[in-house]
Amino acid sequence: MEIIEKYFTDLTEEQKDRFSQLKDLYTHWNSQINVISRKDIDSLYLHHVLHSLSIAKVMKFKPGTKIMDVGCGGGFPGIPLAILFPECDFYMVDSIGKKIKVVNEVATALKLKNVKAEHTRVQQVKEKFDFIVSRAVTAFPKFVNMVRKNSSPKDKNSLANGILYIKGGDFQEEIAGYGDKVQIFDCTNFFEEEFFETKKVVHLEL
Ligand SMILES: C[S@@+](CC[C@H](N)C(=O)[O-])C[C@H]1O[C@@H](n2cnc3c(N)ncnc32)[C@H](O)[C@@H]1O
Repeated sequence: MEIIEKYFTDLTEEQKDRFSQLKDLYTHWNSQINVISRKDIDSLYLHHVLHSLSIAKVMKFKPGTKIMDVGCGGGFPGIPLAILFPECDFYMVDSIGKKIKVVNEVATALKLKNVKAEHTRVQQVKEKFDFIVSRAVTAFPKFVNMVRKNSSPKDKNSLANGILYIKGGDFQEEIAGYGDKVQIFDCTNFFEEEFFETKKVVHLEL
């Protein structure tokens, strides 16, 4: 939890309280429904919460921004972002119902009013959003094709509406075709821990 406060120094008491509850909530739910690898639960705040919040270092979403988290699994990156941006609306989808149960349980326990989670494939979602966020779902070009229909045309934030995708490793080939619509943000510019050495946030204007 300290690591979140290290990089986000102006959290409200409610945000601190919600972030600190995540450890017990995920330890409990992960023992019933596997959403995080069991050995990784000890690194929850670094590997999952702070990693999710790398998107917040790229973009301070304005109040009223609508965000969809595609393939959210147990709630990453959407749940940490929903705690940080309580005035933005988060729609979280996953094609595995058990994972959405965990998201709903966590959101209810934290009294997060800005989260709606649904068991569905993103291919079925018709609604439009300012941003589509995601981590570790599929190759980038395939992801773009799945969510392009969901991008709202009206920009209201500092970056153009589109995708904010958390990526690791070498993915130059995956983004080669997008020209100047794509921007890469290196997480080492935000966080000093070794874990972030290979981590990036990709922004694609849609
Ligand atoms: C590796 S997990 C990542 C979960 C989470 N984003 C995280 O980083 O912890 C990928 C998730 O994407 C979901 N998924 C894959 N294809 C999907 C689709 N077409 N629509 C919705 N969810 C999908 C899977 O069910 C799975 O839970």
